[in-house]
Amino acid sequence: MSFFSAHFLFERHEMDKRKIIDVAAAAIVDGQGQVLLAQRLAHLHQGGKWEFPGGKFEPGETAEQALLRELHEELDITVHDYQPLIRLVHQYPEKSVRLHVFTVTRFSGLPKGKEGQALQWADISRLRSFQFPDANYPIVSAVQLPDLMLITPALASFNNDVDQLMLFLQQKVANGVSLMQLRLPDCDDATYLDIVKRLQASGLLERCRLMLNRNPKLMARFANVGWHISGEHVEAAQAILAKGTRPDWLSTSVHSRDEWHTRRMLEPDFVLLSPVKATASHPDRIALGWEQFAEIAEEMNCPVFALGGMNTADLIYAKQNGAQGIAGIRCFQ
Ligand SMILES: Nc1nc2c([nH]c(=O)n2[C@@H]2O[C@H](COP(=O)(O)OP(=O)(O)OP(=O)(O)O)[C@@H](O)[C@H]2O)c(=O)[nH]1
Repeated sequence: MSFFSAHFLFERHEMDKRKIIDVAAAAIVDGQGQVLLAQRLAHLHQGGKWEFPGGKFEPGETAEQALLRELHEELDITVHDYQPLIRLVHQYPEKSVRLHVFTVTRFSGLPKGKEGQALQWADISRLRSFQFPDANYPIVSAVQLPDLMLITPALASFNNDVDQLMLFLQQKVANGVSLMQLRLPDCDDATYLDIVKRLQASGLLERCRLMLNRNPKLMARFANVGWHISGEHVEAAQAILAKGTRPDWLSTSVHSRDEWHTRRMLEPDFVLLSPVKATASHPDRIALGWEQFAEIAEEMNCPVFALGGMNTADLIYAKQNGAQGIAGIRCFQ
């Protein structure tokens, strides 16, 4: 055998080993802030770690068929309602998996570990304290994030009156908004910092996760807030992250595939990908459209919010195209 054919066979062998294994998995939620976890049996790949129940596709199966079959085989339940949550590829040293994860909201039967696996209902807010297979960390973020994200309008739309802004935010949180980005591009740092302090003192942040959008040096002054890293702050963020300071939640904005390649080193917990549609606020940007959105989102392997011209009727299309949900300013007004 020549060197070249031996090399070719070696490469083929490596590629075969790298064949991606499709797996369906479920975040089964109970509507009271809990999700069902199963413990992988000790002798299996990633044995002993907690997982979202599910398993490999059988030949010819769709993700949905694999989901329903696996949950019946492993937990003895019949699933009635489910929606796509996230799809991601992870390369372990020994194998590559593509996890198709669904949120299961309605099922019949009492879940039992039919293969001897331990089960537990875990508080969604405590999920980060469990040991999961490495592939699962973006799934944990997706389970913890809502599907709607509010981005605050400019302060000028509240007549530059911080009291009016506070009232608006109180109403939104009372209506169920649980993730917001404090954008306010038209207010100076001193006013911005005061607003953050008022929000922290208001008790609103017990019900709503706050993402700041400022220079990371300013954001690092606050505990229990997330950081949104926009283009102008990427270098400053990298410098702070390199020193080991990192918030619990970090997001960034991306407008194209090329830009994603310059942002992925931030290892964001989630991404805002825009503009999906043409917007009045950014007339210079060409809309991605859902098809391109889906292609780029697929590469990100983390939760992605669709942004740009969204209204609540778009939520269904967003999910069909691989998004966690939608983000916007106007869709909440
Ligand atoms: N079900 C499930 N599998 C996961 C998760 N995360 C993760 O990396 N995996 C990986 O995806 C693969 C799923 O395989 P599995 O062993 O559960 O599949 P299965 O039930 O069809 O098993 P079998 O083929 O041994 O009967 C494993 O390599 C596992 O480590 C997860 O949250 N749930």
